[in-house]
Amino acid sequence: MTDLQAPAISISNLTKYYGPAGGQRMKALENVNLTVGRGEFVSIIGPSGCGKTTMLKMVGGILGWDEGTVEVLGKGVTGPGPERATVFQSFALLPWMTVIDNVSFGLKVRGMAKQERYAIARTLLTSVGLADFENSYPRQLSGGMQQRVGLARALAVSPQLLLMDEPFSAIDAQTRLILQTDLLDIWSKTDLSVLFITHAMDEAVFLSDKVVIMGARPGHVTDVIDVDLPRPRNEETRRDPRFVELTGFVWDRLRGMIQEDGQAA
Ligand SMILES: Nc1ncnc2c1ncn2[C@@H]1O[C@H](COP(=O)(O)OP(=O)(O)OP(=O)(O)O)[C@@H](O)[C@H]1O
Repeated sequence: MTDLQAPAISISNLTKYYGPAGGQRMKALENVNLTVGRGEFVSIIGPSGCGKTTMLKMVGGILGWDEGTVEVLGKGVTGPGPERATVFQSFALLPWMTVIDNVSFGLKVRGMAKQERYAIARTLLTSVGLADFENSYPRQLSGGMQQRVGLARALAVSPQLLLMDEPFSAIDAQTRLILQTDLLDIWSKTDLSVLFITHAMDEAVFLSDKVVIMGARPGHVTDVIDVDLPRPRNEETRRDPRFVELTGFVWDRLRGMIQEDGQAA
């Protein structure tokens, strides 16, 4: 049972070390606090190595931690769960399966009959603009199309929480802008909560209700920025002076950290 009032994600005083207990350990995260509300879209941005993926893996239930708590929908995380789905930078599609089999794979694992799971997959393929490609193989698709399949596959299992680890970073800049608006369009029709990792400041601001900035050595949260841009967001949003201002603010914070890091190195 999940708590209907609880946030989608609640991370408190989270500390994580890598390395063997008793051996040389590296503190990857220190005292991290983060909340993602129900239906909220939250991005995490920060310099390389600040622990973004580490944190996402913990929320996904595939990596443990040393101190603190990680709750999803009010319940302590003890492993992966059906209410969470992840979209990876590398697409992680199964190359020997067609698009429709990739999208419906999670439903097959859950024992759903072919006709039923294909019907769900077809609806999702339509919503990501790939209705005509159900019999294609991943290698026949562009990177952007493959990531649309990745998104449809994640949505197929009806998650309440979508974890996205730099999902658009391997995709060309123009396609990426289109995928951002398409993702928001799909998200706006659901009550999904999203935790999205990115290195792109404009992407973080464009997509999010909140942008969480992290610093490194060890990873920690430095800022949580409320993005007060109206929704729905579209190409006009990118020209909004407030968008430019917020993106500039994020860059100022990150640039400061990177310069400090360079001086310390
Ligand atoms: N399995 C591991 N064993 C040891 N150290 C690790 C492991 N995974 C990550 N690290 C270290 O932990 C720190 C955080 O890594 P993580 O990949 O979470 O950062 P990140 O912010 O996602 O980085 P990037 O932006 O480059 O993807 C880094 O210093 C990394 O080298």
